[in-house]
Amino acid sequence: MSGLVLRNINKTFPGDQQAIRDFNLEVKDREFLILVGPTACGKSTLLRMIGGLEEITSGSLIIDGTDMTDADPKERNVAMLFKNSVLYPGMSVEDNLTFSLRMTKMPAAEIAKRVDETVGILKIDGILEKMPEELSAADTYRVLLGRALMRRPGILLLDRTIAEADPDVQELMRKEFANINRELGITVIYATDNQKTAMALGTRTIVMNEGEICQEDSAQNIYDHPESLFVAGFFGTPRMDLSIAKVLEENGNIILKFASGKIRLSGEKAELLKKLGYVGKEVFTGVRPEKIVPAEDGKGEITGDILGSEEIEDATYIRFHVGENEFLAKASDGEKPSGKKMSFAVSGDDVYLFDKETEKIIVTVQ
Ligand SMILES: Nc1ncnc2c1ncn2[C@@H]1O[C@H](COP(=O)(O)OP(=O)(O)OP(=O)(O)O)[C@@H](O)[C@H]1O
Repeated sequence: MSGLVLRNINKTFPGDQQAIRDFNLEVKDREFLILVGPTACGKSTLLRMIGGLEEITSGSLIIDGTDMTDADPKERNVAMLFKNSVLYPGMSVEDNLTFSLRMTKMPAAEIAKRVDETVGILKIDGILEKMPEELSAADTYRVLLGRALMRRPGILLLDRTIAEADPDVQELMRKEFANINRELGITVIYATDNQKTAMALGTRTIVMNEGEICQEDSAQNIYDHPESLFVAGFFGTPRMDLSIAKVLEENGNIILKFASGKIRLSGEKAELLKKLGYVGKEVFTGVRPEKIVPAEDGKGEITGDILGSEEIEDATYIRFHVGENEFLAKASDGEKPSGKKMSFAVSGDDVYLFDKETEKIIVTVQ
């Protein structure tokens, strides 16, 4: 059971490669926190610094109220499971679980008690005698998890641990991670490059990019209200359709003028753009592909050149391009695009708007 505070943490690798920038984060005791971001955004570096496997260049790391910035990994009560963690070969499941505790000369009765508890929580009592090569993928992950839990860590760091497992195994293991967080009261930090995993786990999520925090909230709120162009483009499957438009005032209406088409804005959105001085300026726009649909009367807001149709997450989408930009639009199940050009309907209410300079949100979608 441990809480964690990161204060102004920086990490610079030799060659002035700054992997983590002024990172501030508080993780509560027993919390299940998701760290999500693209490859090379610094997730592993951050976890390795928490675990004591990587030196902290500057800043402080506090675990349960004690400064652990320079503490030995063994003193931190932190366990880590990596994507490439493996079981000790040539040892049974039981020996894998007990090996490192036997090395510490922990009394045999205490080790046996911990084996019983661990086996009970992970429901692996039937496989204690098995060798690693005899285990299913899910049981291999369970035993890896069990081995990490034998020391009863206060914090468990999961670094893309199940990234390469089959989707059904991933789902099973996500439940196991949530279960040990709940049953054993272990604080869990779960790093992933897959925003769908964050959505599936559903707890507090930190989005990282280039060594910094971009946004933190529940995964659903981040999806509904991205605060920057980066988060808008990263969070969502399929990704949000992003483009550039000019804000114009025509006959008293505020419109977004695209390379091929225009969308009228109404109500508060239009008023806000006017008030903030965006008329005459370019902005970034974002629309979820689910909110762009073929126009039934052929008189939609956007006209595009059709590239084809594809299935994503059990739904059919039409891929089209306008100039150099490619977009996806939601089609009816199995619908094939007709002709070379198609017209698509988009409501101004479904358009996110971002400042072209700062790339921060100007108006979200309600
Ligand atoms: N030992 C190292 N020496 C130099 N640069 C490093 C080292 N380890 C990581 N980096 C750099 O630091 C940045 C962050 O890397 P890191 O592995 O933490 O990212 P990540 O988000 O975990 O990526 P992934 O999801 O691919 O594992 C990258 O630019 C990487 O090249």
